[in-house]
Amino acid sequence: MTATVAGDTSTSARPTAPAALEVHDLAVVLGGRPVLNDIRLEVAEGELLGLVGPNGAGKTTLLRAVLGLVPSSGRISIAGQDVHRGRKRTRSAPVTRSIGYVPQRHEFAWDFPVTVEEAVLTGRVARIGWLRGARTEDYREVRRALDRVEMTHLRKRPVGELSGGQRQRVLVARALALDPRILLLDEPFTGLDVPTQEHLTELFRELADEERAVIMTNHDLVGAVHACDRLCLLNRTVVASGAPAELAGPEPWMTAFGVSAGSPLLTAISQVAQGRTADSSAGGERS
Ligand SMILES: Nc1ncnc2c1ncn2[C@@H]1O[C@H](COP(=O)(O)OP(=O)(O)OP(=O)(O)O)[C@@H](O)[C@H]1O
Repeated sequence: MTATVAGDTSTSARPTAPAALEVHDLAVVLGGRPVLNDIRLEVAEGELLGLVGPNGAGKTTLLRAVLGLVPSSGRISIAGQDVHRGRKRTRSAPVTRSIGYVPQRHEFAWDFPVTVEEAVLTGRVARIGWLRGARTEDYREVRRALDRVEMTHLRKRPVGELSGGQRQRVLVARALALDPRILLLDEPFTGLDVPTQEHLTELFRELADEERAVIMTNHDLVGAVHACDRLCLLNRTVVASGAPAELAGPEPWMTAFGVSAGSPLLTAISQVAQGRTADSSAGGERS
């Protein structure tokens, strides 16, 4: 097995299940400066993909480009349907509704006077519309999403009174309220304790196992190597991508993160990645 590295056109690291999301030749320029260039990425149904890279690598920008929130060139397809080609957006409502987005926690207005239930309901705006009232079906989906993140008992609580971990669950429920086929998670573990991180990781695994494509940015590289089916190492472009076992060597990490060969990080990544190699040899790719 070999990882796909920048400039390598081999397909060995590509997913075998149908592609939920395909990105070809994506480029983004912001404030007159190139932020992303020549991005090629495929994410399959049922796959948990870790999008990792140093600060400023363009991880959030890539998620926002997929959502159509920043101007980009290139091609983006969802479930085989082009939603962006060249510089033109061709998004239809059903396609927009198929993506759930969990922004970084600080991006949400937690001081807004709404309850947990009302905050999650805002995740269904793409389906309800701004001018129409929520229906029974909408509240049913909200309740289902809150059940998934184990927050039903706090549904009447003002969001401003929640802890960091509870807020993160609300954001996940808000994204799940549309029952999306693709879930984009931007640094979902920042500031969370280890048990909460582990619980959310289990949830993201379950969501992927339900044939969703789950894409998660994460600064905990060892955690990402441990949890994800595949990793995409980003630094303005895709430096390398592959299964954790394919990325056990130091080179792609040194290139993407600019760390030296003696970095303790490389040893830790290598150990966990080799553990994943042992898992896959024993027939249990997912730990
Ligand atoms: N609206 C904007 N205008 C100009 N430049 C921007 C804008 N948004 C982001 N950038 C720049 O794009 C680059 C990538 O930013 P981005 O937030 O996507 O990186 P990131 O990998 O998510 O970083 P981090 O890990 O620090 O969150 C940075 O250099 C940033 O300054």
